[in-house]
Amino acid sequence: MTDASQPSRTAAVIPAAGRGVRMGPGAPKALRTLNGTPILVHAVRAMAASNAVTLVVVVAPPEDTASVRNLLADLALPDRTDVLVVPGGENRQESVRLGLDALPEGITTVLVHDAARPLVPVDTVDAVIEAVRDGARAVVPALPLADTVKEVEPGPGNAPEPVVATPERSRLRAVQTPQGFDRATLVRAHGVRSPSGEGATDCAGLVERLGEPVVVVPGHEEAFKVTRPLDLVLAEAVLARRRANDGF
Ligand SMILES: Nc1ccn([C@@H]2O[C@H](COP(=O)(O)OP(=O)(O)OP(=O)(O)O)[C@@H](O)[C@H]2O)c(=O)n1
Ligand SMILES: C[C@](O)(CO)[C@H](O)COP(=O)(O)O
Repeated sequence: MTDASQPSRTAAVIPAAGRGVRMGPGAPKALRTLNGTPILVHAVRAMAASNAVTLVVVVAPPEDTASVRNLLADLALPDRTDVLVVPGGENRQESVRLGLDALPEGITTVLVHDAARPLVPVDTVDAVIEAVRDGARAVVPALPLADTVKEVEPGPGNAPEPVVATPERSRLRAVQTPQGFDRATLVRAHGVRSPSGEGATDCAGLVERLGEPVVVVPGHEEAFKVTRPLDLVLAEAVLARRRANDGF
């Protein structure tokens, strides 16, 4: 476990403002339930489970900001943990930036954690924090891949797509969250415009664009992203296994 008495203060920013288009019609994904509890609440608890995290900033769907504030106001969290709720933006990157803007002075380490990864274990959270405190500016948890990956030339619709390359699988990692950063590095990374105008699919990608090093620590299979309906089935099964194993 990470020691909360260390001088560096750690906040977690949780982007939760997505629609959940791949999940299909319904409420914004972070507000859908797993075992009767909103996905977002699971994610907030997962961050607050770390002794090092003193602040959780939730970036909510703009139209649901007030209801998310109410939802989280009633949540029992450790005394050390404050929660702030701010409205999100058009895409993940913009939502993270809005979360960063809400951070108070004194926070030196920032985790960015998808609401859509509600079941990440605390040991993974602590391993990321530890690596930042040990001097890394950007840390991502990740797992080796089970599938072979092909790079293709994307074609129109469902037309067959020519394969361009097969990257060596043993060098590839599937990246999860929370991603951990030295605050100044993350803020700088979010301030840089890419020459192509394209966004990045994760915060660490923005740090890479700065030319700063990013390191990988072991991820966890339970930190998977709830993206499609089948992921809900898996998440419910993980929760059932936890309840059976330790009365969670
Ligand atoms: N405008 C956005 C878009 C995404 N996110 C958040 O970024 C995380 C990762 O995004 P993803 O899993 O893709 O969620 P959605 O954008 O909701 O999913 P989809 O792409 O299927 O709509 C999620 O916690 C999501 O709420 C966000 O805060 N603001
Ligand atoms: C940040 C992330 O979860 C790392 O794997 C992923 O890139 C988010 O992608 P999404 O398309 O916004 O779900």
